[in-house]
Amino acid sequence: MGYAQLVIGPAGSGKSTYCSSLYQHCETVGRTIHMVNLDPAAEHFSYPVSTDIRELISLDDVMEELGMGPNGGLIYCMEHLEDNLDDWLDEQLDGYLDDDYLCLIAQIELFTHVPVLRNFVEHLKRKNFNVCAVYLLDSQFVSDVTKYISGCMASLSAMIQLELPHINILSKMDLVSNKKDVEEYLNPEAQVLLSQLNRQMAPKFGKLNKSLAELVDDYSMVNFVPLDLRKESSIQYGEDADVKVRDFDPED
Ligand SMILES: Nc1nc2c(ncn2[C@@H]2O[C@H](COP(=O)(O)OP(=O)(O)OP(=O)(O)O)[C@@H](O)[C@H]2O)c(=O)[nH]1
Ligand SMILES: [Mg+2]
Repeated sequence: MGYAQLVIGPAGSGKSTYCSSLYQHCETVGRTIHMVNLDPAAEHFSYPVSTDIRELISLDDVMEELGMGPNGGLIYCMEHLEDNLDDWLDEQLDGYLDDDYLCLIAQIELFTHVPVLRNFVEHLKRKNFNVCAVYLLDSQFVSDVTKYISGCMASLSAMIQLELPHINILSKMDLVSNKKDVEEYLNPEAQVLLSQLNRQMAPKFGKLNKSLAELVDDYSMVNFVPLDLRKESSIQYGEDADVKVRDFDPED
């Protein structure tokens, strides 16, 4: 039985930085982790990548040889991955041991545009991997409720499309000076979100705001764990496949 976490989130939310910390952490505690890059447009990494989609197909080649733009090219790469998923992934997974830990890094476009990421995950599950999703959202988004709501919606969309155990992380907590400002966004309440949305947006959006705020609150589906990478974090995995990121001192 292997374990894998799938790291996703909007552009610039801190995925690469998080993965780099995770890699260092595993190195320190002496556990093997394999980093899997699923971003055909990625340029450089601060950790060794063991499986890289760019070996199958790279965005640069697609743009050059097929004359596609960056976005069409990205979709093309994903469709190509989809077509080669079984063979390529099997070949890659053959190199890993049964109880290895994988960290998959993907761009958000991968699951909003094409079903390939879900199929990728299904394939891992068939190979006996326990997979969980880790969705990162920049804590700076909390200062702007409209960005925050769009981040929540993207996370919700990932939850629905991937149907995986899911953890939301509020990244870059070291940039937040007053942790109290962030607390009410960890388990967002409809009333708070609604009044802030209404304050920022034109009155005609009132009904929409109410529905969005209630959606986030009603099912308690979206909540966040704050992560400050400067502090010693505890990222665990084990028999029950429970991944915990504990990093928030209540007295802060
Ligand atoms: N202060 C602080 N800055 C961070 C942290 N994590 C990321 N950053 C900064 O935020 C920016 C984006 O971080 P990345 O890790 O590259 O984000 P990403 O999600 O991989 O970005 P893309 O791959 O381009 O989508 C960089 O300038 C990082 O240095 C953090 O925990 N604290
Ligand atoms: Mg990155």
